[in-house]
Amino acid sequence: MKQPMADEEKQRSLLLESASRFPLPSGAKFSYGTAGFRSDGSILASTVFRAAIVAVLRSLKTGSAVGLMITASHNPVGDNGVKIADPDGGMMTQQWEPFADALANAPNPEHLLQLVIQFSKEENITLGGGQSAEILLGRDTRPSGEALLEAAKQGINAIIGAVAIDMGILTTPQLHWMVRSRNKGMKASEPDYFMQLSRSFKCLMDLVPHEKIKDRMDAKLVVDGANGVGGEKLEELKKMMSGLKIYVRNSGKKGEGILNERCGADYVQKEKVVPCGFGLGDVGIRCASLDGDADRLVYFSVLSQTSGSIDLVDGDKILSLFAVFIKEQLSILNQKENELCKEFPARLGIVQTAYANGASTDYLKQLGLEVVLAPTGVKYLHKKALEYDIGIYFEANGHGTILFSENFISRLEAMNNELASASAGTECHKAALRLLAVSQLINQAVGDALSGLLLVEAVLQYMGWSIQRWSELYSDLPSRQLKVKVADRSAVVTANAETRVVKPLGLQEVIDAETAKHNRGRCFIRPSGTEDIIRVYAEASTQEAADSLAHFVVQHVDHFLGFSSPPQLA
Ligand SMILES: CC(=O)N[C@H]1[C@@H](OP(=O)(O)O)O[C@H](CO)[C@@H](O)[C@@H]1O
Ligand SMILES: [Mg+2]
Repeated sequence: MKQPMADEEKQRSLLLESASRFPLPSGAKFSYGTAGFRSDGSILASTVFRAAIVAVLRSLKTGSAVGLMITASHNPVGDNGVKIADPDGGMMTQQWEPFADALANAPNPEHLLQLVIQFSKEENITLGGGQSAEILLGRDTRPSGEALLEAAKQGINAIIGAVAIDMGILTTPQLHWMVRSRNKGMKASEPDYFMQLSRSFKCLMDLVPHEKIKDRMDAKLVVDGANGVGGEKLEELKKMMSGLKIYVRNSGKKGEGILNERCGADYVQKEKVVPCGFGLGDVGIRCASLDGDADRLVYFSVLSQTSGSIDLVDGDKILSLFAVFIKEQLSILNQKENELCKEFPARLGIVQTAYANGASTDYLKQLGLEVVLAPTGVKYLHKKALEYDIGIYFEANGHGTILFSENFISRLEAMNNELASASAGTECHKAALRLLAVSQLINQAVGDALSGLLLVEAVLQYMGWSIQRWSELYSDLPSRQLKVKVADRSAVVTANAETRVVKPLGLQEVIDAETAKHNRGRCFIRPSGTEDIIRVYAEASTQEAADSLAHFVVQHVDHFLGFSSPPQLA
């Protein structure tokens, strides 16, 4: 026979006692920003402990497994962070962020306990062991990760009935994939992940049209692993694959270099230079860069003109490549000649942020595609992409994926079955098989550099395109990004997916006036969700004009908000 009062009492003292082992560092203030809590790894134990409690409550509330990932992505090796994956494998619902913030900043164990009790009441969560909770834990390769993982386990064990399942060192997208798969009752281990990726990749490669095989591009691909977890995982994955010759540099092996230091997708995209370990010997070869937790991917080729210079193929171009491919498969499915193919309506939507290069947006619109803007941050893009049968989203920095609605997948499966018996081997059947393979290959939970990379490779093979041909889809407009530290960044309020400033009053009019002076001018400012700064983005038909626009707008920001330090390149 249960004794609810005794259980509750036991829970209270367990929580108080556990929390007392993780005091809040003095003077620290934590905020669950665009990508979870981030800070110097040495002061994060209390935050991770508390985030683990949030994850347990989320699991109790939803009756499903929840994920907790310890990573600081592309940030320096000394940083670390923690974020929560919801049962569907996506980011934790934004509605819970204020509670996560409050808990992370609770000044003492008593306060923490009160917050937990109050929130549980509001959310109808029963504490005391009546229900079970399951948290999948993952971490990247950062040295501080091990101790922080321990803090997470203690946070989970502080709630009676909660179970921690340590999935080991993982890429962020692997953990999101595992949470999603587990809650769908599917196989969810790391070997299952590798198996799904390698099988669907093989399926796509087997479906490359024969006439394209003659102009097959070079199978060689050199990947910069950012000295992080992605390089290690790619080494494992490539053992299960054929048809590609993948060479990993900055693989994270001891002695090869420091995590994210002068390497990785963020460095390559922002600095537009070769990462460590790459040089003139690589001119013309197809190269790719992952970020520190392998949820971002960019491609590049080394140019021979100036040492270190590259032709960057960023998230916008990866998006464009995928969009062209998906659009082509959908039009094959809707070919008039084929009786079965006649009607296969599908809403294809493209989601970008204001940072997408204007040339990419023009290109996609010229293809007749529906393009919408979402605010910066994967959670916003992902949500928007879910509104379509097929939603493709990417940030310019290389984070993105392709989402297929369940309804679309079941229609496609039904059609595929019909085609398999009536017209197997036709172009129409192959297009259906390709789309099904893409939905298996590309991570449905979150942007994933490893699955994205395999899809890029398969699509390039399908098109028979070199990286140079791909890069020529359109030419980027020159752009400039600056960041400015101001007295209070929350004074800037934006609207229309961050393209317009609503507050301070009058600033948008000034930006408009500056922008109008430049051919193809476009400019916006927004407060960063991950740093204490305002970002300024400007684009124009020449680099000089983009630079000048960005600098003038920085001066106006100064005038309206007041600098606390000089502007820097973003
Ligand atoms: C301009 C830019 O690259 N912004 C990044 C950066 O967000 P900010 O809110 O701009 O700091 O970090 C986010 C999390 O990694 C990422 O989603 C986003 O694209
Ligand atoms: Mg990342």
